[in-house]
This record gives sequence, C-alpha cells and structure tokens, in this order.
Amino acid sequence: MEIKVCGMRESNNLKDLLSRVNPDWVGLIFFQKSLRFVEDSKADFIEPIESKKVGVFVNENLDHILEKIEKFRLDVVQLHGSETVEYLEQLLEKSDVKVWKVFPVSDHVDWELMIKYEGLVSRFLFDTASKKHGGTGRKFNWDLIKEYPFETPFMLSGGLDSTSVRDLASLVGHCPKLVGVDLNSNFEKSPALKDVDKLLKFKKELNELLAQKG
Ligand SMILES: O=C(O)c1ccccc1N[C@@H]1O[C@H](COP(=O)(O)O)[C@@H](O)[C@H]1O
Repeated sequence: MEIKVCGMRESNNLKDLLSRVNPDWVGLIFFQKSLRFVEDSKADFIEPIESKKVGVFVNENLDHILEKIEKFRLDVVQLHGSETVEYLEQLLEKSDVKVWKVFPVSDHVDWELMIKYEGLVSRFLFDTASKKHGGTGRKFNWDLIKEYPFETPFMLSGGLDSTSVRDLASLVGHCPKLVGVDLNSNFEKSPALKDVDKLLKFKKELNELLAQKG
C-alpha cells in the first residue's frame, strides 16, 4: 500500500519525513485558501527529493498549474475541485504530467460522473465532501467505495488517522484497485507541520497488518 503525505511545507520536517518514513508521494498544496499553502519561495529546498511530488490544486488557472509543474518539478497534479473533462484534456495537451482527479464523497459516490474521466487520469482519489474542498480531517463512509467499478487505480483520503489501520486493512480485501492512502491533517502538530513519529507508527502498523493478511 502506497503512502502519500500531503501538506508538507517546512524544510526540516520534510527532511525528517523523507529519512524516516520515506513515503511514496509528498503532497504540496497550491490552493491559496489552504492553511498548508506553499509559496514559490519554498521551491528550492523541496528539491531534490526521492519521493514523487504531487501538487494539489483547486479549480486553478491552467497556466498557473503549468508554472508550478516546472518550478516544483511536479510528477503529478491532483485536481481537488470541480475540474471538467475538457479542462483535463487541455492540461494533458500542454504537459505530460500525470493527473489524479479527486471525487468528494458525501452520502453516495457519483459513478456516472467518474466514468467520463476513465482513461484520462492515472488515479482517482476519494475525499470527504466539504466546502473547504479538502483537509477536513473527517472520514466518509468507506462502505460506499466497496463497489468500485473501474480499472483506474485509486487512493483513499479524508480524515485518515492513527486509528484507521485496522479498518483500512479490511477495506483492502474488498477493493483490489485501492493502491494508496493520503495522510494529512490528523498527522499534524500544527498546519503543515507533520508529526513524523505518528506517521512512522502508522506505516509500520499498516505494513505489519497487511503482511499478516497475506
Ligand atoms: O489540506 C488542505 O488544506 C487542502 C485544502 C484544499 C484541498 C485539498 C486539501 N488537502 C487534501 O485533502 C485531503 C484530505 O485531507 P485530510 O486527511 O482530511 O486532512 C488530502 O487528499 C489532501 O491532499
């Protein structure tokens, strides 16, 4: 199971995370209203890192995204708003970046909407629906994604915390396309400052439980 740690911003915290947890993905948030917003001045110390970099955007101007892809050498763009298929097609015409499209979940999943994005994105990501768009620290009802019908691999996000390991290991059994988890606000000491001990513990417990399940 892959791990993405999202909302990183502080240099020493990032170094500590990389050396001890070595997540597959590090997320940088480029949504100005977020408490974890990353400014351009951070571009230098975020280079170079081994983990792949995911830039998180919400209904952002395409040129702005293209600029950030260059400046921060992003491997993936995570679209966390209501970006349309046409918008994605334009982005993919202008860049060979991989795209993850986020779908908010309240009391149901809009499979009809998602089907239009199949084949365009490299991953889907489910997050708890909210006016804030993300970073709520709240889970949605994971039973709703057990019937996931697509080929595209997906990530699980929204309020995961240190108590989520057992439920997560059980969900994996139902969801062969679930490839990773996205960890954010419930692993923080303060906004954008991650608790690396907590993240390390989560990773170890999850790996142990998954190994036991075979
Ligand atoms: O974290 C934010 O501030 C944020 C703001 C706007 C869009 C996305 C944001 N973060 C993403 O939210 C999810 C879930 O986070 P949490 O575990 O509920 O705190 C995650 O995918 C982040 O990438």
